[in-house]
Amino acid sequence: MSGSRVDMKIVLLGKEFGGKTSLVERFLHDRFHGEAPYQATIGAAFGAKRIEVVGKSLILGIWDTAGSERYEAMSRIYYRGAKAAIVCYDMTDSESFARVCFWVKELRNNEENCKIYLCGTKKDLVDENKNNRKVDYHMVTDYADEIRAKVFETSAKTGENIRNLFLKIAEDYTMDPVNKQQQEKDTLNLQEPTKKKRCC
Ligand SMILES: Nc1nc2c(ncn2[C@@H]2O[C@H](COP(=O)(O)OP(=O)(O)OP(=O)(O)O)[C@@H](O)[C@H]2O)c(=O)[nH]1
Repeated sequence: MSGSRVDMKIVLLGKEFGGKTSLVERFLHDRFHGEAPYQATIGAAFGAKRIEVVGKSLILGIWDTAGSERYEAMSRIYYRGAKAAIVCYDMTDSESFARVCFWVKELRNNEENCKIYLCGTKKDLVDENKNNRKVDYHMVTDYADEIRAKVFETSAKTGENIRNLFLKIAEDYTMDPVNKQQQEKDTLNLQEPTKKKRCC
């Protein structure tokens, strides 16, 4: 993917240990390192993937930010210019939802063109034992209606709903008239013949 142009910037935000890196790892490389010791993200990590959606090919540039509050100021740099934000919460950790509200406010105040997707992580743990669920699904969907966001409950362990999440993000982006116009402009620019340079 090196040297390719990124069509759409996506940023992941959310509390530390929330499952952001694992989600990206599952999407980009279809793998899950559940047995490996947890390693906190430092700063941010970048990955890219081409995706086909509604007859179009898009390269998604994905920024996985560090959840630790120590890196909060840095995460702000990474959401600038993002067209979509995946704001993650760990379904087995009620505190992680408070961080969702924090990031949603941030995005609403600073990036009005960034669409928000709320993403519950570690669904396999909740499926294993209902008592593990600490964030109520209906509470999340009510909140999502309020802020006009979509909700996905995912598992990086099983892969459940992860491709759907990115497909939906790419589809929304492609179908948005504002982005469509921009994409058409870009195509026109690429097709325009370069003017011959004249010298006197
Ligand atoms: N069972 C299960 N464990 C998960 C899942 N996703 C992540 N984990 C585990 O949760 C821990 C934290 O996951 P990470 O993906 O590193 O979390 P993060 O949000 O990137 O963390 P920071 O880098 O600190 O922001 C790791 O031990 C993962 O193996 C999941 O879907 N299911």
